[in-house]
Amino acid sequence: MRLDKDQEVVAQHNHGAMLVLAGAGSGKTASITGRAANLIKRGIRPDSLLLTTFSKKAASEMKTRLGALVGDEMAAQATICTFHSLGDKIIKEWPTECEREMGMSILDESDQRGLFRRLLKEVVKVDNLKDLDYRKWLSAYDRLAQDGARAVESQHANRFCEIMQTHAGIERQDQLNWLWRVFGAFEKFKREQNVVDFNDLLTLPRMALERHEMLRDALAFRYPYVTVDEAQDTCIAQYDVIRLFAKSHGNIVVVGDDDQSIYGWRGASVDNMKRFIRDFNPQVARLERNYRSTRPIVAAAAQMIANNTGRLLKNPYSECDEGAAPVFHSNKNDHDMAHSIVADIKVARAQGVPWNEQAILYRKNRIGEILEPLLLEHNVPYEVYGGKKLTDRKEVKLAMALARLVINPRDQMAFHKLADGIKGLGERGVESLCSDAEQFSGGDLFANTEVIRNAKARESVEHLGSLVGILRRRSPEELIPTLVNEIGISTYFPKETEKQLEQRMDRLGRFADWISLLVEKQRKMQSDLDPWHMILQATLEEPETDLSDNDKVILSTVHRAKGLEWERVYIAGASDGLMPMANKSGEVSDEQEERRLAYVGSTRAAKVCTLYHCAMLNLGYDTLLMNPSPYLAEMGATPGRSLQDPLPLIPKLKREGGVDVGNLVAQQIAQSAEQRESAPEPITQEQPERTRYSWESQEIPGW
Ligand SMILES: Nc1ncnc2c1ncn2[C@@H]1O[C@H](COP(=O)(O)OP(=O)(O)OP(=O)(O)O)[C@@H](O)[C@H]1O
Repeated sequence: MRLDKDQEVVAQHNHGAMLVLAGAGSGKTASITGRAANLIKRGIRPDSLLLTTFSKKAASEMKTRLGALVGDEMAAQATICTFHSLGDKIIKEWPTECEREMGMSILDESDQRGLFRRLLKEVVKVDNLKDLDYRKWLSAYDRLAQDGARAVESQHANRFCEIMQTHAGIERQDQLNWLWRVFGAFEKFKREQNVVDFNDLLTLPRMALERHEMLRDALAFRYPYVTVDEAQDTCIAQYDVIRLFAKSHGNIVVVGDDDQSIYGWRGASVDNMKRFIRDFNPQVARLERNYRSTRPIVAAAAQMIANNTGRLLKNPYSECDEGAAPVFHSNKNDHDMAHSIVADIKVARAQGVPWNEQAILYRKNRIGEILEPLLLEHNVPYEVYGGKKLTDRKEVKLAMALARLVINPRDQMAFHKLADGIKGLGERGVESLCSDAEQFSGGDLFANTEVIRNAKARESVEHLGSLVGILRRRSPEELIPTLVNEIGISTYFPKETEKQLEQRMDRLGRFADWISLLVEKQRKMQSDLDPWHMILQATLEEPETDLSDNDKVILSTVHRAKGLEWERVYIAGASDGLMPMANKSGEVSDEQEERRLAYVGSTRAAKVCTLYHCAMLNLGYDTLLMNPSPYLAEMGATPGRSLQDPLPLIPKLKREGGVDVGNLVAQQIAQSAEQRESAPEPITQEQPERTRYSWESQEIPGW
């Protein structure tokens, strides 16, 4: 592919800061991989390039594209990864600065929840977890971490309170104080066990970079060429990690499209692009030509997004005149809508459009569930994009727990997973082993098994300990055979049939193949990274389902479809309440982000974009009555097939049973304004900086 002159400006950029404002389909991947290739061709060492991407999939695609330009060997030396993976590398290399030790392990989301539950029970002595909405606290805490803050540094206390109030609905001062201490203890707990969760992969490097000039210098020296892709969806902590070390050389290219910022709910901040302008005073380049979509689609999407305010200026255009403007069909209910979509897909296929050039996009997974049976009935091959990954499977997590113990024999959450299958050990046995290890053997869980009373259980734990010891001296290729042959997986799934167990074995087999591939790759590269660490690190990079090989229609949420493209895109649920998405009370939390989602969805289409309104959506527990999406008019979408027997237009989003949601919303807004007025002051800087485990003396507030 030949780059155009705007793309060449990016590809030829050598030094200094550059902001690339790139419209949808404007070829930013081609431009930044082109730049990386040019730098390498000019003699820059490939290992001095750092390219951060939003997803694992984008990272692997970029590696492949760079490989095509400079050869796979060169491309493999460049660091092309997600922010979480970069954070992992930083912690592994500078553990002390990141408040960890060598051999730390990574908790997944369920481990993180489990560890938090244990802390509440054992350290904070909360008796009844059922009454507490601790998951909400944890997800609010995620938001704090995405801002780069923790319940450790006292300067973050006010932000902590704000976030707990807005995201977990905690208003009372005594509860906020208590939670601050609980999360402080949680941080200490993780540090003592030498584990990190996903948040730590961002917050710890950020904190370390802020505190240690040596670390900033080392990273600036290692990565004198930095590129950040999809900057519109980075969170503050991610931006800070890069800013803190790239500031000294200022050699950084940031690429993004503020109109495609769709992860605000997950802490992404489109303002990072504006921060970058302020912090680095970059040269600004624009990629405005859309190579993906036809002129009518680009024009319709641009006309719609122009209704958002505070945008960075861009003028997207396409030179491809073929095709029509987006069309919308109105349907009486979700069932009719599903029929209408499947019929259109079949017609397209009959006209020669392959299945895998067609995708159905939606805001709510429920719509996918409605479509699936019909696609099956009509023999339309399909795949739900972003379904469960191999590493999300229980048996693979079990294998990963074993790998984690090999690296870190203090990893109590990993031990908990494996302890589940040890007969006679029980919760009590695990607890006494863990607390004995903490007190007497520096956390090593296998150092003193005598505390286990049950002889059989003790023997099994000792056996596990010796397997861990053996594996430590062997290759990770032994991991799955050891799990399957020496430990056995059936005790972990006692209620499952043979067929189900076979499926689990099958997936373990695939996981074993994947490990072998990685080991082989590492051998070829002669990398000196501990192969066990490499396996854990690689799970952070495991690519999502590869779509290219399968001739199947894709079903996907709009969020997941980011960065992808198809000849025909069918947007299901172009109705007010789904597009924009409203909550149960009919409120839209972020109008501008909702419009951006509609923008991302429609710009995935190369030739045909069709939208489907359904006037009635069955949610299973409720039925929504909806008007057509306001974005249809904003796009100037052409009406196509219409309701045979149209329902009367509804004044505002309204639920069956006649509840006037508009009124409800007004009442709630008034109520929350009253509550805000009487809310207590946020915690001040005087809050305790560090938490000690003296919880017996602390009063646990009622909830
Ligand atoms: N110079 C070019 N000549 C021909 N085709 C191009 C050129 N640049 C990009 N394309 C094509 O345009 C399409 C969009 O490119 P790409 O996926 O890199 O865009 P993007 O900027 O990442 O889009 P988005 O942000 O919407 O995901 C691809 O099919 C790509 O092959």
